[in-house]
Amino acid sequence: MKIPFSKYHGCGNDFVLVREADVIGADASALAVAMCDRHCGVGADGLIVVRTDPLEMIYYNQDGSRAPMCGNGIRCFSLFCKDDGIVETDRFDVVTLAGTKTVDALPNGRFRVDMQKPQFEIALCGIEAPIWDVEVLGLRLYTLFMSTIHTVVFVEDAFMDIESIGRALCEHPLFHAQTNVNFVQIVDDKTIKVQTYERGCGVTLACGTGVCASAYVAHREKGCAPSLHVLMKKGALDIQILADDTIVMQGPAKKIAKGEYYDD
Ligand SMILES: N[C@@H](CCC[C@H](N)C(=O)O)C(=O)O
Repeated sequence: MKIPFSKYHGCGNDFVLVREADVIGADASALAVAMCDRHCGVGADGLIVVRTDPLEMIYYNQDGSRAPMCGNGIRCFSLFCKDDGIVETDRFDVVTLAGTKTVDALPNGRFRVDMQKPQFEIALCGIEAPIWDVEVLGLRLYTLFMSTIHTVVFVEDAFMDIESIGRALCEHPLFHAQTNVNFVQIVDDKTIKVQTYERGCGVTLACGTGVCASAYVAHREKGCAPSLHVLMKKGALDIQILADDTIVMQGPAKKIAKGEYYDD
């Protein structure tokens, strides 16, 4: 079976996109594992299945697990929909497992996404008691649901090697459904640096929902401004926290390739 695909990235977080109509009958989770493989597949952090009616982003991590949302992914999904003529307006709604998100395609080619408000219910976070300024493995953790499960830790150097501590926190038994882990460095009151260890994928170059969670905690707990410029290893996002806690993310999306994947 030949599957038409496109590849996009947002700040280095890369995705394979396929239309749902082209993968009918396929096991999407197994397809994610195969297509995202960096050696034997196309190679990506995640697979996005594009449903067109209604417009929905169906997201799978590299390991085949389903995730409710992806911040960089939704900008790539949006550019794909514009490129392929699926949407013709500059404002549209995208259904995700974490709610319907409103996207604006900006004149400068960037996308603004209403990421809605962070949530703190322990059931959503997959934890038994709130984790907010709680010490685990020598670090102080802040856990919240920012369209998916996120934990924020403040460190001196966000771009350090986070592989082993990231995995240890992600897979810590405190988190029943694991957690994405964001290592955050405060540069000044308007700028932070973030590197993320993602569940289902490991260390990535960027994580949009993680950046939103990090900006929120940096603002609420560390006195950073409500508008933050967030630096990652290969790009930057702009985050605004509105008075009612609604979080607005703005950033780029880029098309990398289009092709056919040969599925055995
Ligand atoms: N890279 C994403 C988040 C993808 C999902 C995450 N790994 C999870 O399992 O929750 C982003 O840009 O937000």
